[in-house]
Amino acid sequence: MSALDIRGLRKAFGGNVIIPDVTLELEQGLITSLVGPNGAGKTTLFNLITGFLRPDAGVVHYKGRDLVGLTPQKVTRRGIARSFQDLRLFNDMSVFENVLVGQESSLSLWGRKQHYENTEAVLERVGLSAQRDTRASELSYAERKFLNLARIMALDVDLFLLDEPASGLDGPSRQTFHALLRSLKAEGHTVLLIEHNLDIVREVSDRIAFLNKGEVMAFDTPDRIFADDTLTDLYFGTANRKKEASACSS
Ligand SMILES: Nc1ncnc2c1ncn2[C@@H]1O[C@H](COP(=O)(O)OP(=O)(O)OP(=O)(O)O)[C@@H](O)[C@H]1O
Repeated sequence: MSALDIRGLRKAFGGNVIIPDVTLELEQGLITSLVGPNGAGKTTLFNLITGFLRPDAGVVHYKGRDLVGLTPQKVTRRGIARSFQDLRLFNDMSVFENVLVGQESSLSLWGRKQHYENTEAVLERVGLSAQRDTRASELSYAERKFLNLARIMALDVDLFLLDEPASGLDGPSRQTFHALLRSLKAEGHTVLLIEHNLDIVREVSDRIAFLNKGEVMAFDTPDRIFADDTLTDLYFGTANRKKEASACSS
């Protein structure tokens, strides 16, 4: 069954066509990774799906209805939550408050007691119960990443769009992240993940969509994608240039 059905999506900024024509179908209950070189249009696609940007053309069908034209808040209410690369935490609030506020501002139909109980449960899941009263600004990098994840896992949604949730995590934290993704999947959630680390992509993905210059060049299982030299050359060529550039500038 299809969880999200994107047809003919197009977006240009000024005269610059960033997404010429994207068609992509996510299967319910699977983890799909969206990979591609820097600037391929991955985050733009997230913005188009979630109402942060309006496409010039195309449809985004979710549960049989088109999401195009809805505000981000309405998209969340339809059952889609997303995270951002830059962690949009409330630094002066506690860990608990960060999760609570996220739920309340999503206009959930739950009552306050349910929000409190849900917040406790989610913090337990991501391993932040002991830090529930700690200010977000005092958390370690990995803890902030997990708090970011907790904020959207607390929402009453079916589909999660995660923009580089594991970037910068070390080995043990990465295992925790994998376990969280597996638990979301076991609950029947659908996940679309933007991730640059191909080890993570290979380990967690059921499907990979390879985006290049705003077009889905390939959509397949990890084994088939990684066996395709054209795609790995395209990806690693760009990734290596990025690595060299950052080595030169540091
Ligand atoms: N609001 C905007 N106005 C103009 N150009 C934009 C805007 N948003 C994105 N772009 C351009 O669209 C292109 C795709 O950007 P996007 O952030 O979607 O790529 P990405 O695949 O997510 O890249 P990365 O992997 O580096 O995060 C880039 O050239 C970017 O400069």
